[in-house]
Amino acid sequence: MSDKTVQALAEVVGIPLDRFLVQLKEAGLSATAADDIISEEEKTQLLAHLRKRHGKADADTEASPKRITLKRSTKTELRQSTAPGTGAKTVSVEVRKQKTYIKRSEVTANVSDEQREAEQARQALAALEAQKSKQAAEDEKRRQHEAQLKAEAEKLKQAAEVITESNEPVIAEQAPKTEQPLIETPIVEEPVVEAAAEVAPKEPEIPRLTTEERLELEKKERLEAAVERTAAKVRKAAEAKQQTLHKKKQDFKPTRGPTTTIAAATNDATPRGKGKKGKPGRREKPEFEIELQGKHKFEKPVAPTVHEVTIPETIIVSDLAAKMNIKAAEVIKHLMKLGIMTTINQAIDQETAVILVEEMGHKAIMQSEDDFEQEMLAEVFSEAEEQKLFPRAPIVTIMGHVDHGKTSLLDYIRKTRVAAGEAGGITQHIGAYQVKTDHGAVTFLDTPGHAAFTAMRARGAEVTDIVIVVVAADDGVMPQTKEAIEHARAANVPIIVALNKIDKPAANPDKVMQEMATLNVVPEEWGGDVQFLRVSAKVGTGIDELIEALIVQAEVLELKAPAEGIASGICIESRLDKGRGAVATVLIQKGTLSKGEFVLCGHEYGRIRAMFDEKAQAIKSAGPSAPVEILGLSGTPSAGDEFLVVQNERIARELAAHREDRKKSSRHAAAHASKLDDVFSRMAAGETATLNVVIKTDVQGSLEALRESLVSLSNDEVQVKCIYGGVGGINEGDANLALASSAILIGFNVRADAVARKLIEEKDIDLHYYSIIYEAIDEVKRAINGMLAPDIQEKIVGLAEVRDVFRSPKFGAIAGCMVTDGNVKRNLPIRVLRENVVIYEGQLESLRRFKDDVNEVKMGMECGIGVKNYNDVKPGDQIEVFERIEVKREI
Ligand SMILES: Nc1nc2c(ncn2[C@@H]2O[C@H](COP(=O)(O)OP(=O)(O)OP(=O)(O)O)[C@@H](O)[C@H]2O)c(=O)[nH]1
Repeated sequence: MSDKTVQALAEVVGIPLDRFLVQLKEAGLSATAADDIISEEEKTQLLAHLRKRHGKADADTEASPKRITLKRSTKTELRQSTAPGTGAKTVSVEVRKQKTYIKRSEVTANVSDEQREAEQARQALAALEAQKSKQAAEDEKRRQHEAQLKAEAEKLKQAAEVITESNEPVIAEQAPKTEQPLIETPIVEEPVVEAAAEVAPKEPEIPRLTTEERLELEKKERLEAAVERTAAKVRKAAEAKQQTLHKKKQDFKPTRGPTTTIAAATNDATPRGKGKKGKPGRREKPEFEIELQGKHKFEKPVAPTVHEVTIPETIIVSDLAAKMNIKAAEVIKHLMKLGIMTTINQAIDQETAVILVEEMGHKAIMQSEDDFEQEMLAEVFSEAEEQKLFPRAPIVTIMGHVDHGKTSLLDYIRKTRVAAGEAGGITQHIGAYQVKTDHGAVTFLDTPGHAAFTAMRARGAEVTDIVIVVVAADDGVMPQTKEAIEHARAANVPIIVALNKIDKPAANPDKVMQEMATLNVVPEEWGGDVQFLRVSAKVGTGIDELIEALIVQAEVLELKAPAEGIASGICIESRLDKGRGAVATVLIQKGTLSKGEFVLCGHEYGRIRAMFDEKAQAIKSAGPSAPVEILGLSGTPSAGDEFLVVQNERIARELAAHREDRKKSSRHAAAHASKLDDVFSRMAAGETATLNVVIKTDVQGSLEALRESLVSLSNDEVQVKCIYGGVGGINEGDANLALASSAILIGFNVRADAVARKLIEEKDIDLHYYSIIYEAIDEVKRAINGMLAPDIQEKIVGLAEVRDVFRSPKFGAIAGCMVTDGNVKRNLPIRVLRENVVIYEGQLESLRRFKDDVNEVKMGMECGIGVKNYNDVKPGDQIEVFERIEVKREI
C-alpha cells in the first residue's frame, strides 16, 4: 500500500481532519498539516498508539497487524459494554470492502463521557441530516427522471420491462448494504462505535456515492432512457403497422389480388419484428410499408396477361414487342429459339410472328395489309351509289429515243392546241395537260420517257391508256425505241407510232416502218394493229391526225369512268412551294374532285384549299382524266401515289397513319420482287408459270444469244419471258421495269449504275451478273427445274474510279484512282468498266498509296492501280474488284 496524505487517511478512517491531527500528535508523529504524508511505518505507529489507548495489552501489539490493509472481507470480534455494571458483549463484525463508509463520530480522549456522548449524538445526527438531505435530493432527481421516462413511454413500458426489472435488483441490492453497520476499523470499545452500531439499524446510513459509481449510475440511467425511447418507437411503428394492416383488410376487395399478396407478406413479417421482445429489430423495407399507406402502390401481376396481338403481313420486331408489352430483347430471344436471327429493327413475316405470339401465350390476330384500309374505305364508299359510267379522255404518255422529238411534240401540242383554244395559254408546267378537240379531249402526261412511265408502273400506278412511240423518220429505230416498245408491251398498253421529223428531207418513214415491223410493231396499213402517223413537231404536220388517232384508240379501248361521286386518282408530281406549301398535281381517274373536300394522297392528307387547272386558273371541281393542281396537303406525296376523297379528316388522318406504317414495314420487309431462287417454289405453289427476265448486255450479239437461249428454256410448266433486252449498263429504268414486271435482272458483262444500284438494293431486286453465257443459261435452267446447286456467286468487293492515267516505264499505264465503294484488294480479280460495260477482265499488277505498295485501299482513298497486261485504261473508267464465293441454296 502506498503512502497517503493526512487528509486522505483521515477520510479513509472517517475521522475529522483536526481530530485526526490531534491523534497523530498524540501518537508522536511528525505530520501536522493535511498535506503531510503518512508513511507505512507511521501508520503502524498510529495504530499501536490507538490500541494502547484503548486498553489492549502490549502483548497484543506484537500480534497486531503491522499495517492497515483494507481487505475485501474480514471478520473481527468486538467487545461491547451494553450497560454500566454488566459484562461486555462480544459482537462479531464483518468488514467488507466497501467504497462507502460510515462516518464515525469524532472521538476525543479529553472530553467527559457525557460530553462525548452528546457530542457523538450531535455529530451523528448532523451526518444523518446531511446524508438524508443529499439522498432525498438524489431520490427526487431520480423520481423526476423516472416520471419523465414513464410519461414518454407509458404504454410501452413492458417493452423495456426486462431492462427495468434487471435494474431493480441492483438498487435493491444496494439498500440492504446500507443497513449494515459497516465499520472501517474494529474499534470495539469506542463509544462512537456503539453509537454507530445502535443508530445504524434504525436510521440506515445512506451510502455516499463515489464519482465512479455516480458515473456508472448516470450511464445506466442514460441507457435506460435510450432503451425506453427505442422501445417506444418500436411500439409506435408496430401499432401503426397493425392499424394499416387492419385498414387494408377492411379495404380489401376480392378482385384486387395483388394487394392481398402484399398484405399477407407484411403480416408474415410482423411477428419476426416482435420476436426480439421490444428490441429494435431490423425492419425490412420500412419505406415500402409507409408507401402502402399512401395511394401509390405497386400491384404485382399475379397471372400473365394475355394480349390480343394484331399482326400485319410483316411486322418489325420492336413493334411486335410493344404489342405484347414486353421488351424487344425478349422477342429476339424467342425468335432465336425458333432458329430465326433478327435485330430489333428487322421485319418478320406474319406466319413467324403468329407462331411467336402464340408461343408467348398471347392471342394472334392475322391482319391483311389492306384490312384496315378496306374497312376505312368501306366507310368512305358506304354512301357511294352505283355510279353511271361515262366515256373519259385517254391518258397518253410519249416515249422514244433521245432527240427523236418527244419534248418538241408535247410542246407543240401544248402551245398550239391548248393555247389556241384557251385564252392565256398554259402558264406553267404541271406534269400533265388536257387537249380538247371536237371529238373529245386527250390528256397528255408531260413526263416523256419510259423511265417516268416505268417508275410510275413500278409504284403500282397504271395510269397510261395509250403510249405514243416517237421515232425520228430520218434516224430510225434506236435502242430506246425498242425499250419504249418493250415497256409499253410490259404494261400491256396499246402503242401509236409517231414518225416524227417528217419535214426533214432525210426522213424515210417506210424504212422505219420496216424496222418497227421486225420488232412486231406492224402498221395497220401493212395489216397490223398499230397506227403509224407521219408528223412534224417542228411544223405541226399530222398533229391533228395524231390526236384524232388517239381518240379513236380511246374509243376502241372503251375508256369509261364514273363522272360523279367520290373522286380518286393518281398523283403525277408534287413540289413544295414557298408561298403555297405542298402543291400536288393529280390526275382524276374517277368521280368529281371539288374544292373543300378531304383528300388522302399516299400518306399525306388534307383539305383542298384551292384547285387549279393547267392554265393556273382556279377551279371549283374537275372530272375524270383531268389533271389538276391541289393545295392543302400535309406534305408532298410521291408520283404514282393514289389519292382519294374521304368524308372527314379523322378517316384521312387514320388512313394516312396506316399507310405510313405500311410503308415503314414494307421498307424493312423482304421485297416481293421476283427471285430466281424462288421461281421453282412459286411454280410448285401454282403461283406462277412465267419467269420474267430483263437482260442487259455489252453487245447486241450477246443479247440475242442470251435472249434466245433463255426463252428456249421454256417448257410445258414454265415459260421464260424476256420482258426487255437491251445493250448497255443497267439503269434506273431497267430496275424499275424489272420491279414492275416482277422480273429478274440479268447483266451480261454490264453493271448497274449508281441510281439503279440504289433502287435494286432498296427494292431487293434480283440482279445477276454473268460473264459467260452458258453460266447464265445453266443457272436459269436449274432454277426452273428446282435443282439449284451451290452457287458460285460473284461479290463485288470494291470499285475505283479512274481519275487520271500515268505512264510508268516499269508497269506501263498506272491509273490514278479514287476508291468509290468498298475496298480495293490487291490479290482479287478485277474488271475494267467503261460506261458500265465490262471492257477487260484480269488481275492487278500493282496497288500503291503514294509510293508504297499496299494490299488494300479503302473507300474514299486515292491509289495508283496498274492492271496486268492492260494499258488502255482511260479517265472515267471504273475498276471493279470482285471475288467468287460459294453460296448454298435452298429451295
Ligand atoms: N426538223 C425537225 N426537227 C425536230 C422535230 N422534232 C424535234 N426536232 C428537233 O430535234 C431535237 C430534239 O428534239 P427534242 O424534242 O428535244 O427531243 P427529245 O426526244 O425530247 O429529246 P430528249 O429530251 O433528249 O430525249 C431538237 O433540236 C428539235 O428542234 C421535227 O419534227 N422536225
